[in-house]
Amino acid sequence: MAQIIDGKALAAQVLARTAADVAEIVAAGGDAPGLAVILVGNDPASEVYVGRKIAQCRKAGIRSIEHRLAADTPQEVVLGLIDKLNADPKIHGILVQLPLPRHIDAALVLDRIDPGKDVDGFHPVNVGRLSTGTGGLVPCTPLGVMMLLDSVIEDYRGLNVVVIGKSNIVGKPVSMLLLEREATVTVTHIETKDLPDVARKADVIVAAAGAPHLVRGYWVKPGAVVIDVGITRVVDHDGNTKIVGDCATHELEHAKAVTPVPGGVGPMTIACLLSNTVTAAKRAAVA
Ligand SMILES: Nc1nc(=O)c2c([nH]1)NC[C@@H]1CN(c3ccc(C(=O)N[C@@H](CCC(=O)O)C(=O)O)cc3)C=[N+]21
Repeated sequence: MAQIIDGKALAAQVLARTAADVAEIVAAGGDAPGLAVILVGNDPASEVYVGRKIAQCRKAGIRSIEHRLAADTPQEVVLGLIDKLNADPKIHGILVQLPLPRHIDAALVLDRIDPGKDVDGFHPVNVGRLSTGTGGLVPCTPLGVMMLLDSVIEDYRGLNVVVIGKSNIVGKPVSMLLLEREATVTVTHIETKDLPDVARKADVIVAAAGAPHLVRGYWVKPGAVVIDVGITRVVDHDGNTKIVGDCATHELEHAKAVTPVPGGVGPMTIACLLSNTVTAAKRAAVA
């Protein structure tokens, strides 16, 4: 039987450590770390995620300030808000929930965030720092994926890792982190030929394609570790919505370890957002 890696439990540990860090900062006379969350429009999934982020902040002692803007808010107004938050010394992290409405250029918005406050790690400066291995803030989901992997893998050197998906948010940054650990990384995507054959050579699969149950049992080598980053909302026969991952997890009994959806990467993403906020606050304090 494959080990189920408990992302919820690991996230609780990260959260507890983050809360302890916050308490230490405050005890030393510092300001509690502050996170500004900008949500433009009312995408229902985004509302759920943002609500969860704010609730977790409260638990960790991070001050979170939510900025809810109407769907038709002009781009200039969003940019103006970011300028204000960049200049606010009590704000240590800024997160702009994606996706943004179509009339807003997401790249322009992300570029405007002070890289030191970019707790999502999406600013080009942080992307560059990640790809050169020179510090910076690391995107939350990839950071969470590495922590989940670290719970079952000690030494990555020479391991064959197949990443499925080449997004800026997961596929590319997680590949950089794995390269840093000297894994042999193959990044695959929608145009990859014979993907099941490529996947079958992997010691580790990171599935981040956003395609429900894409990874089947025969794609996975016995003893491989499988991280399921996919989160897709589907409606089942009874009309209930549930979320499914990129892996047919029930077919993966022969894997060494797998992450569940829900309860795997998702909770780790939020935990890492909070730990990134504390990291940003600590760095601001010494800067
Ligand atoms: N600027 C920005 N940063 C993000 O980090 C970001 C974003 N935009 N836009 C959307 C995606 C998605 N995302 C998730 C976070 C937590 C769960 C999560 O906690 N999932 C739970 C429950 C899922 C459920 O029941 O809906 C789980 O997997 O167990 C999922 C998805 C962060 N994102």
